[in-house]
Parts: sequence; C-alpha cells; structure tokens
Amino acid sequence: MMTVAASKMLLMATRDFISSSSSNISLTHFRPLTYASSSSSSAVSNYPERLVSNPPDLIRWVRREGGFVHQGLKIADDGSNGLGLVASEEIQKGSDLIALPSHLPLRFRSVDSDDEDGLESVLIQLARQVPEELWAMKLGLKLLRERATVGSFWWPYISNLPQTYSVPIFFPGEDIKNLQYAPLLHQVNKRCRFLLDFGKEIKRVLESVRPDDHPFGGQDVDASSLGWAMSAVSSRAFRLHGERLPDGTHGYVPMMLPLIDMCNHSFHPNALIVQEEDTKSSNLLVKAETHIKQNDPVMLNYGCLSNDFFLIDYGFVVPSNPYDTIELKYDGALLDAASMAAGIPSPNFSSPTPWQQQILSRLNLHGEVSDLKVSLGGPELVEGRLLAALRVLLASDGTVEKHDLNTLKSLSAEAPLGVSNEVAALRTIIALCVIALGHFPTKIMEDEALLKESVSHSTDLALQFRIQKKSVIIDVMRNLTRRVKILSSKETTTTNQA
Ligand SMILES: C[S@@+](CC[C@H](N)C(=O)[O-])C[C@H]1O[C@@H](n2cnc3c(N)ncnc32)[C@H](O)[C@@H]1O
Repeated sequence: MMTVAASKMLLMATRDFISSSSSNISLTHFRPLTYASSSSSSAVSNYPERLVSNPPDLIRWVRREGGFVHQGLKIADDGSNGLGLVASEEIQKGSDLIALPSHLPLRFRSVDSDDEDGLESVLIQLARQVPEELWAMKLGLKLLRERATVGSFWWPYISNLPQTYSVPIFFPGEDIKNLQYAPLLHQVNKRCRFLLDFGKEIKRVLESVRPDDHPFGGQDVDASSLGWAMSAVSSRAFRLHGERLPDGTHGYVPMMLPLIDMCNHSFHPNALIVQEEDTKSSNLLVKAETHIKQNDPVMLNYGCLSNDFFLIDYGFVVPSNPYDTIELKYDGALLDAASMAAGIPSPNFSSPTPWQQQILSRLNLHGEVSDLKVSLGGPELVEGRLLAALRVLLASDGTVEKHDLNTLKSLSAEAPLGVSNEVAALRTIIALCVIALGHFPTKIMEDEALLKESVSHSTDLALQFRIQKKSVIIDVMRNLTRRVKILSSKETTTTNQA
C-alpha cells in the first residue's frame, strides 16, 4: 500500500514541484515548469487558477489558427464545475459550435515509431515505459515538454490549463483514507507508486542525455510534475480515431482538444463531438445536439463512467450517478456467510458440486484464469455473472440444464429457476450488501454531518464519494427487497390457490 508519506509527497505537488537543475542549458531557452503567478483569483472564483494569470484568449487563438468558434460562445465560470463554455445567445439545435483544424489537438504522434532522434527519441523512450492503462501519462510527457519549451505552438492553450487538479493522487493521506473504499484506494496508491518510481527512472535516464536532447530543457521532472501532467491529460483528453492504419482500421488516439476541453460533463449533454473518419486532415467538430438557451453551459458527455473514474481521472463525483457501482470479490466463504445470515438453509457456495463448478468456469468465476471481481449497482444492478452463480449454486441439477447462460445472468429474466430459488438468491445478495455496508467505518448520516462542516475540497470530495458508494449499495438493497416482496407474494398466492 502507498504510505501516507508517499501520498504526501505527491500532495506537495504544486508550487515548487519541479526544481530546476539548470545543467548546461540556459533556462532562458525554456519555460520553467514552476508556476508563473500566485494571484489570489481562486479565492474569489470557483475554479482553480490557470498556469499563468491572464492567459491568452483561447477563443481568439483557435480562430486565428483557422478554427471556427460560434459567435455565441464564451468561456465563463460554470458554477460548481469550474470554468466552462457558455452560450451568450440562443443557439439552434444542429449548429456548429467549434471546428478545430487538425494541427490544433495536442497528441503524441510517434510513440510507436523508431525513426525519431534526439529530443523526440528520449521522450518516446520514456513513454514506452508507461503501462498502457496509464495512457494519460504518455501524452502527459508530451504536454510537459511543450510546457517547458519557450515558443511552443501550444503555449496559448497550455497557459490556460489549471494549475492544480482535485484528483486523489494529490489528496492528503488522510483524505485518501477518507475515501473508505478499497478498490479506489488501491488504484490511487498504484498511481502514486508509479509516479514516484517513474520520476526516479526519468531522473536516471536524463542524467546521461546530452543537454540538447533533454526533453524538458534541463529541468528536473518529479512525481508531482508528472502527476500534474497526467491529471491534466486524464481530465481533459478525448480518445478519438487516429489516422487510418494499414489494415484499414483506426486506432484510438488520446488528444487534448483546445477549447473543446472547456466543456464540462453531463449525462444529458447538449453538445456532441463529431469526427469525420475518412479524411486524414479532418476537422473535429462540436455540434449543438439540442437547442441551447442563452446562458446555458455547453456540456459534453465524458462517458458512462462510475464515480471511481470520475474521481480518479477528473477530480469530481457525480451525485446519483446511474453508472456508479461497487466492486466485490466473489468468494465462496463470504457467500456462505451472507446466505446463512439471510436464513437460507445449508448453503454450499464454498463447495460447489462438479456440475456447478462447470457453470462457474463458464462464468469465469472458477479455475485458474478466473476473474473474481464482481459488481453491484449501475444499469445492470447485479452483475450477471454473480446473479447466475447464485441462482446455479442454490439450484438442483435438473432445473438448470434447460436454461442458457444469458437467461441465468439476467435480472429481468424473472425467476428462471423457480421462485424459491430466486428469493434465496436475491436475499443472499441483500445480505452481501449488508456485509459490504458494514465494511465502511462510518454511516451516511455521519458523513452528511461532516459535509456540513467547513471541510477542505479534498475532504469534501472523499465524503461525497463514500456517500455515493453507500447509496449504491442501499439502492441495490431497496430494489432487490422490492423484488423479493413481489416474488414472495406470488409464491404465497400460488400456494394458497393450490
Ligand atoms: C475537460 S475539463 C472542463 C473545463 C474545466 N472546468 C476548466 O475549468 O478548465 C474537465 C474538468 O472540469 C470539471 N468538471 C467538468 N464537468 C464537471 C461536473 N459535471 N461536475 C464537476 N466538475 C466538473 C472537473 O474539474 C474536470 O476535471
């Protein structure tokens, strides 16, 4: 696990996160990777300070570079979402809002090529050491390089980026603990550990690099500056089609889209990114998906993501997020305990019969390559694999054979193995929920009371996050309890009629 000390190191992110070691190159040729301003604008507004105070006008820059920006758009404070794109006049559905020429997105063009030398090749060599799941860090290296370079084409864009990000890698250790949810703690700690190790590795590699080939202009890059870059990318980049590959398909390429990335997130967006797939130099378009009223923010949907992703990548939590889930480990002994607590006679989850084991293997819940992570919540409510496993483990052989796996995995397939089997399965899941809730050290009411106190932004986010996780569990319990009641009343009616 990541130690509190390690997470504090990342937390100490901000102002002096990169100590400049001038080596042989004069820093005047490079833009220092420390903050240029410390104005107090964040004290009077809802959004973090930008990299420089009074950065260049982004809309004007996009237009100057040949892009199109609808005349009725402005950048303004979007309430609790930070800065955003806002309509200064009514905009008709279907209107073009922004068109970006293909040279404006910031992307890492050559991670897979070998023909670069000098500066680019060092960057590529470093990017290759980043695991695929941390793709934002690869592009983050490119961002850091452009940030360090005086005269970078992207400076008008980069100078408009926030100085700080509210993602958990920058939380104080206490607030990482305050998340109270092991799967996210694990991810946060993994990222912190990676950034600390990668910072050391970069230092080692750059020690032997010629000054002219130094990608960051001779400046040290440490875990905090890497964290800044990774968070800037994860919270703003879009993964879009890249150029057509030789086999005719397109790979997905992460890109930072100046101005487009000023749009905040909504599951009910009023705008949409459109990408023409075929032409190599296609424009990226944002279109109005609905009629947009004057003063409405322009919103994009970042994706149907759980709060784990919203918090770790974007630094916010969506209340009542319909895509939020909780993760559990599929574990026979835990299921035995749950079903016993639910009053189900003689459960045998920890010792399935051979035919049950066969089905569990097909569900990827048994055997060497099994995936034991299952989830509750989200649109599915109960992950199909878990539901099917419980139905099967609570059934006798003969009743199962005639059903296919998809039916067994579906909650809307009402009681495929009989009402009492279904009631037992659902009650076991409800008991699992009770156990899962018991793992949180505090109750929602206590969290809500803490939220009313004046707490820091990171504590506020951690409290919101854990309240939402507990709410997911409670919503699942409510829904399943309702189903059990309906099924039980059906069972009683059938028995009475018989
Ligand atoms: C792509 S940027 C959007 C522009 C950003 N608000 C800014 O000030 O530069 C994404 C960031 O905006 C904020 N944001 C976007 N949608 C939000 C939402 N629905 N709720 C809270 N914060 C949001 C988060 O800080 C997120 O990391």
